[in-house]
Amino acid sequence: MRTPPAGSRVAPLETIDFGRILEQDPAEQSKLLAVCIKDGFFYLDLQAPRIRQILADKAHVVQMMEEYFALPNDVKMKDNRGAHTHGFKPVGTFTGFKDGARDGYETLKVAYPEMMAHSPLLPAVVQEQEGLFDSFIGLCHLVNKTMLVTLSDVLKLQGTDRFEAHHREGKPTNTTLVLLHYPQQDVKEGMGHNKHTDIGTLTLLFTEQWGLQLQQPGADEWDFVAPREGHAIVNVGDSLRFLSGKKFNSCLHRVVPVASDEDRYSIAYFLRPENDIHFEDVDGNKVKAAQWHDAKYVMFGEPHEKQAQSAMLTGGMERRTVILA
Ligand SMILES: O=C(O)CCC(=O)C(=O)O
Ligand SMILES: [Fe+2]
Repeated sequence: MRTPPAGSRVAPLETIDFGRILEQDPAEQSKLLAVCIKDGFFYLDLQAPRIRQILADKAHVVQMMEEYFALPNDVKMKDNRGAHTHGFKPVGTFTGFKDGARDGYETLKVAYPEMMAHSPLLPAVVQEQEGLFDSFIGLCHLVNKTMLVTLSDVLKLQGTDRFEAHHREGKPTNTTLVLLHYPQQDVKEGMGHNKHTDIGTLTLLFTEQWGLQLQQPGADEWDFVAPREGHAIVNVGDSLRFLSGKKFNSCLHRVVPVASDEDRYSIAYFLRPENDIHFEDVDGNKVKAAQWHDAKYVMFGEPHEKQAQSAMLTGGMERRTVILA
């Protein structure tokens, strides 16, 4: 197991018990709202009997990932569909965490609408284990949607103001499951995954290894997020921050390579809004959710200098020093 470098800071994150959210426990519901406002990043305990199948499914998905990512690149490239929500992406497509470096991870993406439709376009490895992916994606979706409904309830939102009114089933959406593999890399190369806020609504992240870091709103330091068995890590994305009228925080995070003799695997389920809804972005412009998604993916691939000129990558969450000329 990788460990963070000696003396590293570890983020003191709160824990929400999903079993108690399912039971509609008022204290846990209020705590969920408070943590979305304060940090926008928390541990989610998934060990309650009614949900822990998600942990068993996750372990099987990790096994499948180890086999899939061990395939030669040209075989995996057959799953590349030139899309950001579907199929394979090779290492180096976006920026790494160090200036000038490219990213150090490859991904396989399984789009929620294609999974629901059992589309023949799904990657062959997913079609071979359709039962597993159906179950896992279904449970990830249930967890994120349940938290969304709970947040609307606690805020006493009504009608079209409710968050789930922007996430109706059957509407076109960029919601997707992303399987990430970070091959062992020379720490000095500075590859990893560049700092960013997530594009969508809520991210459910499973990771068994160190490497993920976050920056608390307004802070300069980066804290490691300790992997914790039986738990996922949840973070608020730009879209939910915008839909909340910027009341919720969306922490800046990144993945740094940590000296290790093993590869790193992580799984992210990105719940995103309907493509056609509108919100006000970081600069106060009215944009469509799909437009924000597509533009931000273009930004992920731009050189660091260009990324630094805009608040898009960091969702407006980075402490910015104003230099007065
Ligand atoms: O690999 C990880 O732990 C985090 C990945 C991530 O932040 C992302 O894909 O948005
Ligand atoms: Fe992320």
